[in-house]
Amino acid sequence: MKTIKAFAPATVANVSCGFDILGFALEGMGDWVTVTERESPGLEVISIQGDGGKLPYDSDKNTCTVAIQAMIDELGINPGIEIQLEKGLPLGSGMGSSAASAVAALVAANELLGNPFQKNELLPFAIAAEKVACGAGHADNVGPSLLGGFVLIRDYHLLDVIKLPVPEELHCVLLHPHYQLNTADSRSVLRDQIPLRHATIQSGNVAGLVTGLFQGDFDLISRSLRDVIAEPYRAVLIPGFYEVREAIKAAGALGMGISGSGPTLFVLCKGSAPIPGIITAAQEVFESIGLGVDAYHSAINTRGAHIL
Ligand SMILES: Nc1ncnc2c1ncn2[C@@H]1O[C@H](COP(=O)(O)OP(=O)(O)O)[C@@H](O)[C@H]1O
Ligand SMILES: N[C@@H](CCOP(=O)(O)O)C(=O)O
Repeated sequence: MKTIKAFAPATVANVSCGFDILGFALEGMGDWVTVTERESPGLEVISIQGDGGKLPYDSDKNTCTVAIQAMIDELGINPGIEIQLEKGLPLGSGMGSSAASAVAALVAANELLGNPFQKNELLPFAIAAEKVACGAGHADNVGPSLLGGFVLIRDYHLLDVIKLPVPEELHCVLLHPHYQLNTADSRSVLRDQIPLRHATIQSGNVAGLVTGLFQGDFDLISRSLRDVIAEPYRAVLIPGFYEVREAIKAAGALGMGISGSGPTLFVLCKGSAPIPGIITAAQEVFESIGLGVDAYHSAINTRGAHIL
């Protein structure tokens, strides 16, 4: 029986100002999915490792099977596929855990079926899985996990998705405090409407961040890492948020924001030299409030999901 294994990376969604429209992929962290043909039709998750027994095996709940089902529905076929999932990412962390599973499953299943879709054509199926996982079909985790690099979702209706350049010296530090925050819950604290002045500030920062990436202008990137739409409501769910931001900026970071819906924080910096100081500064703040934290350093992953 044919077997294919794929990897899909962790992602930082929103990148402060780009709520639901910007994200980037990380190196060295992600999920692995192995798919194997079988004779009897239907999808079945047969093993899940690394989730502490928390994830569903039901094919209408696990993002691997929801995504593959959307793909085979589009093809109008009903093949037999067994799925093995290895979670490399903590759940409800803000590192795009549900997205990485869906994307790895799609890339593996697409290969198993003889590549009926181009990589970017897999996106709608991954979005369908996100809708099941967190109640919203946002693409700012699945987009960069699939395609790699920085990704902009210019329009959801047309699914106009654009890969942005990544300045070579751009590095990321992830600070993962030891607790779980589900995306659905941290979306529920957001407001439906935003004041006009906030729309103006946010648009300026999105444009500034995109321009900064194109021009490799780190000062502009730093100035643009500002979010007046989601962060004010979500920061209160992350103890020490503003103190950590002050500390990492003093340690030479370009800026910091909530990774996706949190509780993980992402810090961007120019080059790798400031990283040890940034990690120490952040850890000191978290320690002072009695919160354990894991820190990871990552370059930006420009490759995205791939077959192993
Ligand atoms: N294969 C999967 N991997 C991760 N999460 C999954 C998976 N399938 C379903 N889920 C559900 O998705 C939710 C976690 O997703 P989410 O809150 O978006 O996490 P993250 O912030 O890490 O992306 C959990 O409720 C989990 O049960
Ligand atoms: N744009 C979404 C991103 C959620 O990312 P996750 O990694 O926390 O799932 C949001 O802000 O809700």
